[in-house]
Amino acid sequence: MQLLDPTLFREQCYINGFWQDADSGERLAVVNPANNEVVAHVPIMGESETKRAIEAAKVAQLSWRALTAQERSSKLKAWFMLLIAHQEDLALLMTTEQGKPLSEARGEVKYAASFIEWFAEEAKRVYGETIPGHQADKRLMVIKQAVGVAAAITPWNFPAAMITRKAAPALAAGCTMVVKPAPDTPLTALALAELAHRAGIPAGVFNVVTGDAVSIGKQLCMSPDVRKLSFTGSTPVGVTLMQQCAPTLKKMSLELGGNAPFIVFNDADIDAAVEGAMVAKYRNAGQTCVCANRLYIQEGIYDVFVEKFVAAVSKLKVGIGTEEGVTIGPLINGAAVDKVKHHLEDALAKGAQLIPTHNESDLGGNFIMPLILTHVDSRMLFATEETFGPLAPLFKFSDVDDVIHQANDTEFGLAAYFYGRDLSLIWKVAEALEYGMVGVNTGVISTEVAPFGGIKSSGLGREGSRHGIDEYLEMKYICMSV
Ligand SMILES: NC(=O)C1=CN([C@@H]2O[C@H](COP(=O)(O)OP(=O)(O)OC[C@H]3O[C@@H](n4cnc5c(N)ncnc54)[C@H](OP(=O)(O)O)[C@@H]3O)[C@@H](O)[C@H]2O)C=CC1
Ligand SMILES: O=C(O)CCCC(=O)O
Repeated sequence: MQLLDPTLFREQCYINGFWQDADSGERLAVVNPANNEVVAHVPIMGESETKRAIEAAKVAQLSWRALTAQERSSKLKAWFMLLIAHQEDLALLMTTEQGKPLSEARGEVKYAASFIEWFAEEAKRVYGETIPGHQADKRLMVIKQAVGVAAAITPWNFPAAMITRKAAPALAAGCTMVVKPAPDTPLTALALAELAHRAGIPAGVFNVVTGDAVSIGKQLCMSPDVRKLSFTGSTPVGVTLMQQCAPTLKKMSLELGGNAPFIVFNDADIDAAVEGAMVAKYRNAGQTCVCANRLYIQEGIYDVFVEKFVAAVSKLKVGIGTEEGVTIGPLINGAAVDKVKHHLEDALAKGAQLIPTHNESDLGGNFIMPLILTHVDSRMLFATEETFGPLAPLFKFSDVDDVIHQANDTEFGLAAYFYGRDLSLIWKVAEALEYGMVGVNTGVISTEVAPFGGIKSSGLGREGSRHGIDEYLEMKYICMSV
C-alpha cells in the first residue's frame, strides 16, 4: 500500500492527543480481505486504556463545550477539508482493509466528509425556544446543551462514514468522543484521528481505541461519565449494549440490522427499477444494512425484469478492489462468505433456482459471485434474516396488500424501496411500509441531509440531517420568576 502521505498510516491508538500502544504491548493483525495478507497491526487495548480515554474526553469536554459554536464549526470545517484533500489515501486505506472497490471507497470518503461539513454548519443552529409563561410573573425558556462524553462503536462496512456520522454531530454539539472502530477496519479510523489532530481539534476531544470489543464496550457502557452511546452493527450486539447501558441510563442511538424489501409494481419503469435494484442490492457487495435483501416483482413484469436484471448483473466485475473496473470486492471475511452460502444452500434445498450470471461460479477466498435466485418463498432464510452479501432472491407477487404484508413481515424496519407510477398507490405503499426510510423510484436514499435510522429491531434514533445533532443534546427548561 503506497500512500501519498505515509503518515496517515497509523498503528497506534489516539488518546488525549497522543499516539499510544496497549499497556500490555499486545497487537492485533489487520488483514486485507482480498488476499488475507496482514497489512498492519494495531493495539489490543482494554479496560485501563478505555478508562483513560474516557477521562481525557471528560476533561477536554469542559473547554470544548465552552468554545463558541462558530469556533467548533471552524475546527470541523478544517477536518472536513483535510478529508477531501486526502481522499485518495483514505480510499486506498479503506479498500486495503475493507475490500470495497476504490471508486466506492472514494465515494465513501466524500460521504464521510459530508457529515462533518453538514454538522459544522448545524453547530451554529442549536436553537432553544421561549414559551409563554403559565403565570403572569413567569418567563419560560428552553436551552440545549451537550450531553457530555459520547462513545461510538462502529462497524467495518463503512469504516469512515459510520464514524463521522456520529463524531461530527457530537463534536458540533460540544460533546467529546471515544470511538471503538471494528477490528477489521481500524486503519481508516486512525487516519481520521490523524486528520482531526492536524485540523486542530484539541487533545481529548476525539479519541480512538482499538482492541477487545467486550472489555472496551463494557467500559464505554458502564462508565457513568459516558452520557451517550451510538452503535452501528448487528441487532444482538445492539441489545447487549443497551442492557449494559441500562444501569447508567445513557442516551442511545442504535443503527442495527435491516432486511430491506425492494418492490417493483407492474406499472414501474422497468429499466429504472433494474438500475435502482443494482445499487440497492450490490453496493459494497451487498454488505450494507440498507441493501435490498428481498426483491418482490409483480407478476405482469416478472419475466422482463428478471431478464434485464440478469443482464445487468452479468456485467458486474468481481475482483480485488484496487483493480481497474472492479465493481464487487471480496466480502469482509470467511464468516460473511459462509453466511451467504448458507442462505443459498437453504434456498436451493427448499426449491429455489439459481440463475447463472458469470462463467466462474467460485473465485475462492472471501470472493463470492453475485447470485440471483428465482422460485423463492417465505420459508427461506433470507425472508427473515439479513444476508449481508450479493445474493438477490426474486419473489413473484400479484396482490398489492399481500406484498405490503410480506414486506412488513419481519422484525426489522430500516429501509424499504419500491418502484411504480400510480400516485395514489405510491402514497398508500409509502405510508403502509413499516420502515424508517423508504425509497420511491430510487435505490439510493443515503445523504447527510436526511434522517437515517430505523424502527422495530433496526434500532433507535436518527443520524444525519438537522435531527442528528439532537441525539447529542439535552434540553434544559428554565423557569424564571420576574
Ligand atoms: N447495521 C449495520 O450496518 C451492520 C450490520 N451488521 C450485521 O451483523 C452481522 C454480523 O456482523 P458483525 O461484524 O459480527 O457485527 P457486530 O454487530 O458483531 O459488530 C459490529 C461492531 O460491534 C463490536 N462488538 C461486537 N460485540 C461487542 C460487544 N459485546 N461490546 C462492544 N462492541 C461489540 C464489533 O467488534 P468485534 O468485531 O471486535 O466484536 C464491531 O466493532 C452482519 O452479517 C450483518 O447482518 C454488521 C455490521 C454492520
Ligand atoms: O449501516 C450501514 O450499513 C451503513 C450505512 C450505509 C449508508 O449510510 O447508506
